[in-house]
Order: sequence, then C-alpha cells, then structure tokens
Amino acid sequence: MKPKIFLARKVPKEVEDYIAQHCDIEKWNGPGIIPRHELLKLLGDSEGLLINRELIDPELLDSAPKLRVVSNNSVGYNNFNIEAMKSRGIIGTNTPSVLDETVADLVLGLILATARRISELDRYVKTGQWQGIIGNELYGTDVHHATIGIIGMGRIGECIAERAKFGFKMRVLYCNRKQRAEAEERLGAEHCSLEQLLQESDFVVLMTPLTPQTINIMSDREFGFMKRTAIFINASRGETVNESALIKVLEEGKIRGAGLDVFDKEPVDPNNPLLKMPNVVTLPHIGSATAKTRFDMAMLAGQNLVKALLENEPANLVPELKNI
Ligand SMILES: NC(=O)c1ccc[n+]([C@@H]2O[C@H](COP(=O)([O-])OP(=O)(O)OC[C@H]3O[C@@H](n4cnc5c(N)ncnc54)[C@H](O)[C@@H]3O)[C@@H](O)[C@H]2O)c1
Ligand SMILES: O=C(O)[C@H](O)CO
Repeated sequence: MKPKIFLARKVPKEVEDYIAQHCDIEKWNGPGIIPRHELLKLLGDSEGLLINRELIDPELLDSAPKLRVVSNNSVGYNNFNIEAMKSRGIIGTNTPSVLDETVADLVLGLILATARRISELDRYVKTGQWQGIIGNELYGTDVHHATIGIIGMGRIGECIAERAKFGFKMRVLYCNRKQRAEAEERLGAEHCSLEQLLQESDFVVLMTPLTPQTINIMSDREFGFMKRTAIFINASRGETVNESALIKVLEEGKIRGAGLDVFDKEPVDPNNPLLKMPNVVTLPHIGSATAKTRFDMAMLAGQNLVKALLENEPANLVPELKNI
C-alpha cells in the first residue's frame, strides 16, 4: 500500500505526477494559501506532508499522529520546531543548493538597485520628473571595486562572493560560524569579526539562516558600526534584523540605504515606514522566484518526501534532525 501524503501547497503537475507514482495524494484544493485550521483538520492520517514554510509545531504534530516526514519546499527551515519534531521522531527535509545562483543574482540586483538608485530613478522618469540633465543630488555610488561584507558565508553567500569578486572586482569580507578556507583561496575572501566587517564594508549583506543565535543579529549596536555611506541588504529572514533599529538608522541618515527581500512580518504592513523611503528597495521575498528555480525546488521537495518515506537513506535531511 502506498503511503498517504498531504500537499499543503500547489506543486507543478510534473511534481504531483512523480509523487503520485509512489504515494496516495490528498491536497488543499481551496483558493490561496491553506488556512492553518484547515491544515490541522485535513492532515488526518497522512504519513507525509509537503509545505512551503508553514509552521511545524506541537499543535500541528499532535493533529497528525501518523506523520513521519515533513518536506519543506524551501532551504530555510526556521518554521520547523526542531525539538517537537525530534521528540516525535519526525524527519524534516529542505531544498538546498538548487536556488543558490538564483538568490545570489537577486542579491546583486538589490545591490545595484540601491547603489545606482534604479527603483527611485525609474519612478522619477515615470512620474515625469525628468526635465533635463540630472544633478549630482541624484548620483549613485559605484559597486565595482567597493568592499562587500557577507554575514553568513554558506552556499548562497559563496555565490554572492563569486559575483562580487569576479563580476565587480570587489574586496570580499565575510564572517561565518566557521572559517571557510576554500572560499578564501578561491575568492580571496577575508574572514573577519562582525564588527570589522560592518566598519569596513560599503555593502553589508545578511545571508545567515534564522536561528536563536541570528535573531536580531543586526540591531542598534551593529548598525552603529556601519559607515554612513554604506548600504544594507537582507535576503535571509526578516527576524535576523531588528526592524525598528534599521528604520531608525535610515531615518537618521546614518546609513545610505537598504535593499530588503524579507521582512519581520510578511506580507509587509503597507504602513511600514520602510516602504516610504526612496533609498530603500523592497521586494516580496522573491530570492528564489524564477520559473526554473521554483520548479527545481518543488521537484526536489517532492523527491525528498518520497525518498524519506520509502528509502532507508533519505536525502536533504536538515542537519538538526539527522540520526533521529
Ligand atoms: N530571500 C529568499 O528568498 C531566500 C532564499 C533562499 C534562502 N534564504 C535564506 O538564506 C539562508 C541561507 O541559505 P544557505 O543555503 O546559504 O544556507 P547555508 O547553511 O549554506 O549557509 C548559511 C551560513 O550561515 C552561517 N551562520 C549561521 N549562523 C551564523 C552566525 N550566527 N554568524 C555568522 N554566520 C552564521 C553558517 O555557518 C553557514 O555558513 C536560508 O536559511 C534562508 O533563511 C532566503
Ligand atoms: O528559504 C528559502 O528557500 C526561501 O526563503 C524561499 O522560501
């Protein structure tokens, strides 16, 4: 008999067909994102669950007594309550690597958009303000040969460093839980303390996972170390930044600008002051959102689910849930 699984989000037909070869599928057929209470109600006796960052906590696990595997269609898995999953022996998987280059492209996009004021000047042209040669009050800053500081030099961080080094001839600083000898050799990246990175970088890029150690890793003190001319980019998770502290330094002109793909609360509140600032470029969490990459992620999430349910050696287990 095939194991029963629940698809909390729509996946491409090819992915669903692949899963259907191995599992009996139940799925959310309603419009939009499945409401939490529906998910709890519909999980029933599913053994597997495929999600897009829905919260996996004791309440959800208690509502699904037969659940064995949760496949996250996302590389970040801060939505997993690791202790609750561990204590129940639940396997958790994610989608590393397939999105690295796509997310790195987006980060460079945010760097260029903020430094060269692309969104701001696009609005300037479209609102009929372009009346002649622009004055120096609208000039941007150079990206090439500037210093980039990457906080969290993992898979995506390294792809960003590669683009910065070879595409833009930048000096690359990084701080990471562990020193990365290979990245240093290949990319000439320099390992340093967070404080030094903040003090010396023209572009500070936050790319760590969200963990208890990285919540508010950027707050008043850290923004205080940044240069007045520096730009802050966040493509990790909103909660890695103390958003009030970011708003404050931007309002006080203590940093030059920010490029944000993620927010404390998503979707972002339309009254969030960050949305009113011309020197802040905001995006709706689209780091991995290209057609090919989102397809590859969904297929990998489907394969992870099937492998974990049917094979002894499942793939892409999240590190904290290995050997449970
Ligand atoms: N904006 C998006 O759409 C998007 C897309 C993909 C990933 N992400 C986020 O990016 C994160 C990173 O993804 P990845 O695949 O590169 O992960 P990864 O595990 O390969 O890299 C993360 C790096 O951060 C380092 N790190 C962890 N805690 C740290 C700390 N306290 N200080 C310094 N470094 C620390 C780790 O050592 C690791 O090298 C994901 O967890 C996710 O939250 C966002
Ligand atoms: O972590 C990820 O994979 C991205 O944030 C998209 O969900």
